Amino acid sequence: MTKSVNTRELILGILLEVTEHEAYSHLIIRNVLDKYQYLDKQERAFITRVSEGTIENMILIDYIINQFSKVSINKMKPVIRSILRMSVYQLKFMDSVPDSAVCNEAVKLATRKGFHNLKGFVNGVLRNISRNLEQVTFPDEKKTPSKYLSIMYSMPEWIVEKWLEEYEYHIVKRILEGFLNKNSTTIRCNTSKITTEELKAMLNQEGIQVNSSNCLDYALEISDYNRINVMEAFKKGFFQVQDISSMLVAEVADIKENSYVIDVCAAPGGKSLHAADKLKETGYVEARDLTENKITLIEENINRIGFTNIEARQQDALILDEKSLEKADVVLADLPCSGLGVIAKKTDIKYKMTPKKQSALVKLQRDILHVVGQYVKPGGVLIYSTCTINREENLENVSWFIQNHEFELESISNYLKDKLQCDTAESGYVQLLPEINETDGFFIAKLRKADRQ
Ligand SMILES: C[S@@+](CC[C@H](N)C(=O)[O-])C[C@H]1O[C@@H](n2cnc3c(N)ncnc32)[C@H](O)[C@@H]1O
Repeated sequence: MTKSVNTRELILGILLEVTEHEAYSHLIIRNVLDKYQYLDKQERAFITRVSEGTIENMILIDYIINQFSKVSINKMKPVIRSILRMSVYQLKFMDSVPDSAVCNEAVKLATRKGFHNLKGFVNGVLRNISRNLEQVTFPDEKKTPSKYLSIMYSMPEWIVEKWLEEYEYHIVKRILEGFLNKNSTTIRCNTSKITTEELKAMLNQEGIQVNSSNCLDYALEISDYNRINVMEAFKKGFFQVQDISSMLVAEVADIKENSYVIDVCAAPGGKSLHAADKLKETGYVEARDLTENKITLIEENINRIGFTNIEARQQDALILDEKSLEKADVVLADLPCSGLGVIAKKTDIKYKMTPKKQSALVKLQRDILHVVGQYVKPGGVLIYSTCTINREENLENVSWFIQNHEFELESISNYLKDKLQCDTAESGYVQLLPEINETDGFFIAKLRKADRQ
C-alpha cells in the first residue's frame, strides 16, 4: 500500500468525529490506528499524542484562541476550529515541531479542506499566538479558584466545583494534574496459565520494558511497546490489560475455589476473567451484560485466554433473574457510572457528562444493586465498584444500600498494600484517586449478606 495518507488530516478527522459527532476519542483513535496499520511507530505516536492532547487540553486551548481571534471559537466552522485547536496544541505543548511548520501545515490543511478563503485567518491567528503565547493571562488562582482549575486543567467548571465540595483544594489540584500525566500500561498476569516471572521474561524477550508492582504480585507495568494485540504473550492469553484498581475487585472479593460468581455488568470481561483465573479451573463465572455486542466482546476475551470455567450471557441487570436468587457466592457489580475517574484514559468523558446524566446514573446504580443483591447467597459477598470519584455514585449509594438491604460492609484492609492503603479500608470501602494512589479514580465496597442460619 502507498503511504499517501496525511497524518494531520487523520488527526483532523478524529477531532471532528469527537467534537461534532459524539464519538469516543479512545475508540476513534484506535479505529484509525487499526485502519492505517502500515504507518510507522513515529507517525502513530504523533497521531495519538496530538489527538489525545488536543482533546485533553481543549478548554485551555479554546481560552487561548479566544484571546487572539476576533471570531469566538464557538462561532467558527468546525473544520477551522479543529485545525486551530490541533495547531495550538502543537505550539503550546510540542517543542519537536517548529512553530513555522505548525502554521504552514495548518494553512495547507485548511486549503485542502476547501477553506482557501480562510487561510489568511488561520495563518494570522496562529502566527499571533506563536509570537505571544507567553503573554497570555489566566484567571487568578486565589480569586477564582474553580475557574482557574477549570481552564488550566481543561476540566468543565461544574465538575471542578463538585470536587471542591468533596475534597480539599490541593487534592483536587493533584487529581487534575494526575489526569494529564500518562501512566504506563498495567497488565494482569493470568496466573493459572503462567507465573508472573515467566510472563515478565517472555515480554522482556520481545523487547518490552517490564516493571513489577508493589501493590499486587501478579500485576506488571509495561512500556516501550508498539501494539499489544500483536504480542505473543497476549495472543496466548497470558495477560489482560487492567488497571491495578480494577484488579482489586476480584482481589477483595477473596474468591475461593469452587465458588459460583456472577458478574452482572461484565463487558469486556476484565473482572470476570480475573475471577475465573482466581478459581484455578474450578467453580464457574457467569459474565453478564446488556447487549449482544457486549457479549461478543466478552467471548472474544474468553476465547483468547481459553478458560473453560466462564461463560458470557446476555441479561439485563435491571430485570430479576429468578433462577439466580440466592445462588451466588460472589456477585460483582461493576456498574455503569459517570467514568470521571478514568479521564486520563477516556479523555473526552469530561465534556460528555452532565449533572443530569449523573443523577440518572445514581438511580440506575441503585436499581441494579437492589436487583442483583438478591442473587447473593446468605453469607455471600457483593462487590460494588465504579470508575468514578463522586460521593453520590459511591459512598452515598452504599449507605443507601445497607440501610435498605440485609448487607454489612466488611473490612478490605488486608488486601490493600503500599500506596493503596487508606483510612476507610477497615470500614469496608476505598476511594482511589488518580495521582494520589497512582491508579485510576475507582471506588470499591465489599458488602457481606446476612447469614440467616
Ligand atoms: C463499567 S462497565 C463494566 C466493565 C467490566 N466489569 C470489566 O471489568 O471489564 C459497565 C457495563 O455495564 C453494562 N450495562 C449497562 N447497563 C446494563 C444493564 N442494564 N444490564 C447489564 N449490563 C449493563 C455496560 O454495557 C458496560 O459493559
